Amino acid sequence: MSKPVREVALDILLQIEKNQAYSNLLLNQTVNRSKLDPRDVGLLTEIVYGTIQRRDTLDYFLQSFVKKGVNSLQDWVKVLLRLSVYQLVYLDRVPDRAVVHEAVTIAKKRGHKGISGMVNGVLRSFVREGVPSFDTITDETKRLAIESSHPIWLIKRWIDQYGFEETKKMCQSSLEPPNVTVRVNQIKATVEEVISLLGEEGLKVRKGDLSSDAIIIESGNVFQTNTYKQGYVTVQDESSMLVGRAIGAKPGMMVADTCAAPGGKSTHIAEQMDDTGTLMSFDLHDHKVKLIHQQTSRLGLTCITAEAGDARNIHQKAIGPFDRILVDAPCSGFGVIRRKPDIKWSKTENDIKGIQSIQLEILDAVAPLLKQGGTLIYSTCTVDKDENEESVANFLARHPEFQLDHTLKDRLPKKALSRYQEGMITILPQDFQTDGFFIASLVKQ
Ligand SMILES: C[S@@+](CC[C@H](N)C(=O)[O-])C[C@H]1O[C@@H](n2cnc3c(N)ncnc32)[C@H](O)[C@@H]1O
Repeated sequence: MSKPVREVALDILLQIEKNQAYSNLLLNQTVNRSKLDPRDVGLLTEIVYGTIQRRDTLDYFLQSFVKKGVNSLQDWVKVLLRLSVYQLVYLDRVPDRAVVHEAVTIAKKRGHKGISGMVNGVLRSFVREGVPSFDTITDETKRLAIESSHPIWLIKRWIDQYGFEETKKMCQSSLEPPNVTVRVNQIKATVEEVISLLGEEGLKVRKGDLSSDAIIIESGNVFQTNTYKQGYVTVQDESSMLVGRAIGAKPGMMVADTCAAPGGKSTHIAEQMDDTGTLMSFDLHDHKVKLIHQQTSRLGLTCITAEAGDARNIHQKAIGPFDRILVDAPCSGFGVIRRKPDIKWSKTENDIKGIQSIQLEILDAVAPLLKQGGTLIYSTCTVDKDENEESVANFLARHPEFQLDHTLKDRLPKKALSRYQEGMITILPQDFQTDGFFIASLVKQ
């Protein structure tokens, strides 16, 4: 018999807690291997993401019900209580009795009688006494950290960079479920044509809010449609689609994408090149290069070559010069917390300096490979200014042959320019309910 869904959720959450495993990868693996009913897959996903997303809020709720404090508990008991309280507070469709009963059954199976009694006592008291208030937390930064479940160091950093009100909005929008959006392969069809194809296959869809290439999937599984399988669309966030537009690639050009897997932006660029010219895509990891190959063959694109390579050494290859180079750099990922909530807990403030130095090494390495007059696009899916504006400023200080490109704004929709500054745009998650993104365009003189 297959394991009950909450026990599967407990196993996944424990692996994430102990091994810093990625929630999305682990969930996919588990769903692919298990015999879960499709309705249970929905509940499992909701419990796993929700419990990670609200971790510190849940611990705050539990604190007054656990005598010696939440941190005194064994990991599995702590995680079991968290996922149970998550359901009690945030999931209306699960009756309280069922949540408590399931938790006690799991505790009996995994621990001794004392533990199942404690789990029963804590959860019953919680149901009886109700959700604790945040009003006792007087410090507003601490309150925001606990109420929105973000580490306090990150909140302080964002307040320094964006101010309190913008930080509050960013935290709130990081808790919202992300849209599922697809980018239309405009070699094969127009946005309108694909909207009707998806509609005929039973999906509820509408035009995107930010990008002219985008369709938002309101209901239905796009991966199971023929429209997807036959290469009419690619699943991609709307703000990420702006990068493909920012690069301004044209048919016949020589283009390099240095950090390319799984290929979302490479395939967009190739579509704009009308699948002519040459697009050389690289990624550090061999296994990820396979993902680029899968996407190019599904989309029927032939102008992309993809191979493993460290972008920090790319100048040693006998390639180029290129008309366009994209560095979609490895980054802290703080713009995609809605999709990967474990980022909040796995990254530390110290990591940021290390990531920034890799970004600069990559930028330094690609600089000689660009043609004179060519464009270098630097993008990240983070909102951290050290990895964005500061990385660009550092690069420009060392490379006087590069300048910020003021024509960037002409290649992007007007709507996306609300935070535009001299050749750079920032999109925060609260602006358009998309991922947070940063794009800088640099021209070589
Ligand atoms: C933000 S992701 C790229 C997403 C991709 N551009 C897309 O649109 O699908 C960053 C990628 O950089 C790769 N990476 C990290 N360090 C690298 C390096 N030194 N050289 C090349 N690729 C690297 C990672 O494996 C990861 O796939």
